[in-house]
Amino acid sequence: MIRFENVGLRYGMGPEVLSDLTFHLPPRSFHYLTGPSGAGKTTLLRLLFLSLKPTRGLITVFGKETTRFAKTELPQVRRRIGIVFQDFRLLDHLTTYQNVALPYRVLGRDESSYRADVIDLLKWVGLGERMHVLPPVLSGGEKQRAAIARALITKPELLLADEPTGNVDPPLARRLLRLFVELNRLGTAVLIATHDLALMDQYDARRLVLADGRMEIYE
Ligand SMILES: Nc1ncnc2c1ncn2[C@@H]1O[C@H](COP(=O)(O)OP(=O)(O)OP(=O)(O)O)[C@@H](O)[C@H]1O
Repeated sequence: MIRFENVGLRYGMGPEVLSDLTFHLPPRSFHYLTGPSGAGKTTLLRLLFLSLKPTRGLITVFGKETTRFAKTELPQVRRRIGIVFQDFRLLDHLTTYQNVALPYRVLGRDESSYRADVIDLLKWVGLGERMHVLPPVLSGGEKQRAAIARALITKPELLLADEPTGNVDPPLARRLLRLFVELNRLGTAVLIATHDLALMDQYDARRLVLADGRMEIYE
């Protein structure tokens, strides 16, 4: 589904942050992406989401080499990849429901065609009672789940999550992990960037470990 071949990335004239990354994310797979702070996890997520271009090497996404995508095709490709950012990026003036529905609104779809999907998804992440409140009123864990719902509303084939358990207590972290595992069982590939060793001990999956710009893969 996504393939990296000898990918390198540097910011401006700086040193290479990522070097010679070669790996494959198959459909329906589950991966952790880990490594020390500053190792390049967020940078790698941005490459996977096509919001950064590699400075060398090849990235193939859904069977097409990324340099071949026209700029106008990128939004369509990104809808096949959901992303949950570390800082959530919810819009504070829209309700939880409206935040999750936003990708459909942007597409100009009629509300009657997606209302039930948005409500079902909000119930699935445990926000059925919170759908009409604004994000500033949500707790950290609720914001996290709203961001997950927004990433999932377009039914992406791959979900990327940057430190999804970074700001929540251990019981909620376990609950979030259960959501990701269930999502994966339903057929979505999942990649979670995390420092959280306790989380990774709870559900065994392939680990992509970044250190000194290189990647080691542990099955
Ligand atoms: N926009 C940027 N311009 C220049 N350097 C950057 C930029 N973004 C990240 N870096 C540098 O790239 C390296 C990797 O950063 P990145 O945020 O990808 O690491 P990370 O593994 O996600 O870290 P953390 O676990 O602390 O979130 C760091 O040295 C960082 O300073």
